[in-house]
Order: sequence, then structure tokens, then C-alpha cells
Amino acid sequence: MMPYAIEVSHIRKQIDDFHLGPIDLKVEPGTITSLVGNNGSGKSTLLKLMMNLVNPDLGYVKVFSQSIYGQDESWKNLVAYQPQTIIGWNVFTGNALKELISSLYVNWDDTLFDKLVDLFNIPLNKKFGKLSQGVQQKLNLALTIPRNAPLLILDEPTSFMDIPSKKILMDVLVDWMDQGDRAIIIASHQIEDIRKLSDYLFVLHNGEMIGNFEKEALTESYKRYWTNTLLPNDPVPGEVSRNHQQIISNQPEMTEAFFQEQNVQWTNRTALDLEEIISILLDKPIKK
Ligand SMILES: Nc1ncnc2c1ncn2[C@@H]1O[C@H](COP(=O)(O)OP(=O)(O)OP(=O)(O)O)[C@@H](O)[C@H]1O
Repeated sequence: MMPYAIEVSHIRKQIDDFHLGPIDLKVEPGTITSLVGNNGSGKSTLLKLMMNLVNPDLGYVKVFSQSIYGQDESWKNLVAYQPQTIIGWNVFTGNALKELISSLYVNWDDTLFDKLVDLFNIPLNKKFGKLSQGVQQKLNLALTIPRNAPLLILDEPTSFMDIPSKKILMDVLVDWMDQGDRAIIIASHQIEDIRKLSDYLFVLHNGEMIGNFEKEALTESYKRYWTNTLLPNDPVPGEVSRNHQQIISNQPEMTEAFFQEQNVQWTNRTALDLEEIISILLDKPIKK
């Protein structure tokens, strides 16, 4: 069996009054996982724990089966991590940053770097600190993706980027995935990124792991029903929420069996949009 790209096991971390975990996550090569959660839910902290930039109180992380805490730091060649903010780059031009970073990574792909600079139209002669936030993100991506590590970890990479650039990045990432047994973990609030890219949604709510959901299965499991019979007062099996004669269920088979048994007539059944499902998960966390 191929090793997991990353394995997060029983990780816990307390930072002041914020508690993260326990977190368990296994990411297989060939998959894209979106890290989704409310503001302050611990996404960035979890990514830093994955990069050994924050020490866990409990639990461990392995990258391609290798512990990230030992003397041997060769796992660092297997991960390309893009933090949300970078300190210390402002005074350097894109050209200088490229010289610096490309020399640090054995698998650096110059052709891919040039392609990204071209696609995103990045001026390399300006100082990083003088670039707009969106262009900073583009340069940051151009300095991260060409490291060609089999695990790519991106912390909100597109929050300031314009719509066409986000689309370009999606194509670039899909292309990049096709070139080997690679995995991506991407923290994002961008519903389009999440919808189009992810195979899995890892959902965090206030430091608590809600679950790691397969996107297709998650989308299929939520249904909204319109009934023309009054609903019983007690919760219906699978019920997530209700509003007059409308009910949302995350176990449609159970709900429909119950409706049949109780002679509740439903007139319409629709799927929920992923955005709506995420809102439900983050509004009323249900333990899986
Ligand atoms: N270095 C730190 N010192 C103190 N508190 C911290 C530190 N790093 C993170 N926290 C706290 O940990 C919690 C989680 O923050 P984190 O940045 O991981 O959340 P997030 O899910 O990435 O949020 P957002 O969606 O807003 O980017 C917050 O309550 C934050 O205040």
C-alpha cells in the first residue's frame, strides 16, 4: 500500500483559551482535501502543526510515513507549504526571491515557475512589499508550486485574487495533480475552490473536528423535502432542520422510509448546494 501523504494522529493543541483537537486525518496521494471551518476554527494552526512550526500537546504527524519530529528532516523535501502571511519577503524582488528559493529545493521546476509568472502576469522586478495583496499571493504560489514536492499545503492561497486568476490557479492545480502521486491540502473560504477542487472536505468548528467528508457523498447525503402534510412535532429520522413544511435531512433513506410509514406526503425533493451544507455543518455541528 502506498503511504499516506500525511497522517495526523490524535493531535491536540491548547493556545491560551483556544483548544484544537483531537484531530485525526489521513490524506492519500491522488486526492485534494479542503480544510473548511469558521474564522478562528484552527485551520492555520493545524497546517502549522503539520509543518512542525507548532508543537502539539499530544499526538503526532507523519509525512509519507516519516515522523516530522526526528533528527532526519528529509520529509521537508516532500512538502511545499504556503503560509497565509510571510514575514521577511517585503524588501526582496520577485527575481531575488526566486533565486533564493529555487536553490533550496532539489526538485525545483524552472519551466513551471516561468509558466506561472506568465499566466499570472507577475512583475519580478518589483519588491514583494510593493505588490498588491493579490499579486503577492500569485508570486507566493509561483514560488511554492514549482518546488514539486508530492504534498502541497496551501493556506488560503486565493483570498485576494481576482476571479480569472482563481480560475487559472484551479487549472494549474489540476494539471499539477495529474503529474504523479501527489496530494494537496488547501485551507479555503472560497466556495468555488472547494466545490471544484476537493475530493474531501475536512471540517473544523471552533477547534473541533466535525469530520472528513468525501465531497460527492456529502453532497448526495443532504436532501430538502417539501411536504403537504403537517410534520410531526418529534424530530424526523435524519432531520437536520425544518421550516414550516420544509425539512432538511442528512439521511434521506431513513427520512423517506419514515414518511412512508407515517403517511407524510412529500411533493418535492431537492439536493442542497455545497455552500448550504457547509453552513449547516458549521452552524449546528453534528458529531460523525
Ligand atoms: N500565536 C498565537 N497566539 C495566540 N493565539 C493564537 C496564535 N495562533 C493562533 N491563535 C488562536 O488560535 C485560534 C485559531 O486560529 P487559526 O488562525 O488557526 O484559525 P483559522 O481557522 O485559520 O482562522 P481564519 O479562518 O480566520 O484564518 C484563534 O482563536 C487564534 O486567536
